[in-house]
Amino acid sequence: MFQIEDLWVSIEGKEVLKGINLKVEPGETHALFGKNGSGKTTLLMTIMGFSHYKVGQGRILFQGQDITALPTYERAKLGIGMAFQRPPTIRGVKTKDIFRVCAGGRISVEALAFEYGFESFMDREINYGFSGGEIKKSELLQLVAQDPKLVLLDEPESGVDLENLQLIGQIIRRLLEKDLRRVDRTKSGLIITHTGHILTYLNADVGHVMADGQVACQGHPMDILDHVKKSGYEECVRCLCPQF
Ligand SMILES: Nc1ncnc2c1ncn2[C@@H]1O[C@H](COP(=O)(O)OP(=O)(O)OP(=O)(O)O)[C@@H](O)[C@H]1O
Repeated sequence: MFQIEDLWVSIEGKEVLKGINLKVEPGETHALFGKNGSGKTTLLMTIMGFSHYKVGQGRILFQGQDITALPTYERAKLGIGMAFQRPPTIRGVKTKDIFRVCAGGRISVEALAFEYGFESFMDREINYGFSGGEIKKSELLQLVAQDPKLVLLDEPESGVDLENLQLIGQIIRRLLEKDLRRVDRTKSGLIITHTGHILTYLNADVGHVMADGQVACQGHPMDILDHVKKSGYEECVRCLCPQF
């Protein structure tokens, strides 16, 4: 459903991604690991099509279509959605308005907010004065309203307390249809995580380790986490994928 072929990307003249290859099948959840600055956010932002991220070479394919040159809103319309690591505050726009844009009339955003105890935030300006955990919750509920086929999550658990982590986990499970059988699922996910805490709720299928703008290693996400926790990223890449 989603494939990246030999993707090279630069930001303001700096080459950040250097030949990424990645394939995510329908119903699969992939985890992205890697040291700070290894290029994880750049990869997600490029998939979403933000103009700051210049593709020098390579292709991004979504459901068989080459989307490399499509603008962000066209990608969103096709069914790609993203929750950001540090979403902006937008003064003058109410949270319920962005929820409505995401929902496009498909669902009642009031009912969605009620379901997750988010009603009191709907009349507030987007992210203005929200706590870190409230921002993450808002981002994920916007995605539920959008109902994308490919879900891109940049550190969804960062800043979230242990109690709310469970709720965040439930929302992501809903987004990725985790309560359906693997063969019945159509939604796919690509999730950046440093701690791996969110993976306890998700049963991710494949993990990728990024290093210096490349995918340096692939394996089972929990194996990768174990290796990283024990020996750090350098050792993990050497040990799990000696060919790199
Ligand atoms: N506007 C920019 N100008 C120059 N360099 C940039 C710019 N934006 C990002 N970079 C650089 O690109 C590299 C990759 O950044 P990116 O945010 O993708 O890393 P990351 O793996 O997501 O890191 P983290 O785990 O810290 O979030 C970093 O070295 C970063 O400084």
